[in-house]
Amino acid sequence: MGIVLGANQYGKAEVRLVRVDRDTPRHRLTDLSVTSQLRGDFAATHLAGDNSGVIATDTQKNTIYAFARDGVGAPESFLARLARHFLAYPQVTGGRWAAEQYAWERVGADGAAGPSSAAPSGHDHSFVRPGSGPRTALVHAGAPDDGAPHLTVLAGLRDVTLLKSTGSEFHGFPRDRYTTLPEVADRVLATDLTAWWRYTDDFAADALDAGDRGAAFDARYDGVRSILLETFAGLHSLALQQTVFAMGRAVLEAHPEIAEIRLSCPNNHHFLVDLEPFGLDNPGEVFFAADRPYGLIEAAVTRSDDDGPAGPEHPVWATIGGFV
Ligand SMILES: O=c1[nH]c(=O)c2[nH]c(=O)[nH]c2[nH]1
Repeated sequence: MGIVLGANQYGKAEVRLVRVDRDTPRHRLTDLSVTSQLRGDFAATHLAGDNSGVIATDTQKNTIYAFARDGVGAPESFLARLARHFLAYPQVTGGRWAAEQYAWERVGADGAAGPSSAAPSGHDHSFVRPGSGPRTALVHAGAPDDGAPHLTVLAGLRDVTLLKSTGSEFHGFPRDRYTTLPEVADRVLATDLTAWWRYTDDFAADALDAGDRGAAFDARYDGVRSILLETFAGLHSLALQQTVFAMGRAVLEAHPEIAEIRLSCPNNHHFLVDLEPFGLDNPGEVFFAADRPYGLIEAAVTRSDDDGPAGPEHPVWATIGGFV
């Protein structure tokens, strides 16, 4: 009895492709994870390591990015373009092309009914992943040295996925022998925003005593979330660090009942794909959305009194695992 090669297919899985259509100031995003797999006469590589017929998985990935230069359109159409291209090779007799597409909506257009006029709603180049980011809450009962324990209330959100397709630069950083990052005057800036804010004791006590099951907390949550998103969208960013601080400051400026806020923002890198080897330019349109490694920018934004930064860290922060 012999041993034989059975069914097989091979290719590149989960090619993360983000295309920005920027022909007008109102950008459009197409965000896909694309998998390409080929079937056909590939016995030689499996049996003898003879790669003479193997269309490298790297080539399949490059083809996906190069085809995106012309526009992506519906994922079904994009996959069919890939299929027809690879099926033109004589050794390819079939294949499997699959995509997941991730939705984005414009910051400022989410949830609300939208204007009744024909004017487009929402930000031109700042986007939020719909449904991302659960609201979070935490009540902490401390044991103070004197008096009865009181409740500290934190509120927050976790992993709100944001992206702006322009209005972000990063340059002016020191260069040493290990620095290869180019300076950029225009880049994609993307993050999964996590934030916790602490209500003042007075506000929390009043809100808890109001007898309305915390309507004040609901209103503050909506207000803070929209300030965070609008600040991300509106600030022309020179560094994610600047954006993070500006988001925190805007919240504290608008909400005196919030004592402090902590923010954690990965820098979800979007690398412009070099299409030059394929004879194509890439004027900020086709990106590889890397999932790791990522920058991680975290900061607390607090209030100072006249003598400088306010007192020691509140004990509630020790209960927030792995955050700042
Ligand atoms: O906004 C940024 N801050 C950084 O500290 C940094 N470092 C880096 O490589 N890219 C970026 N971007």
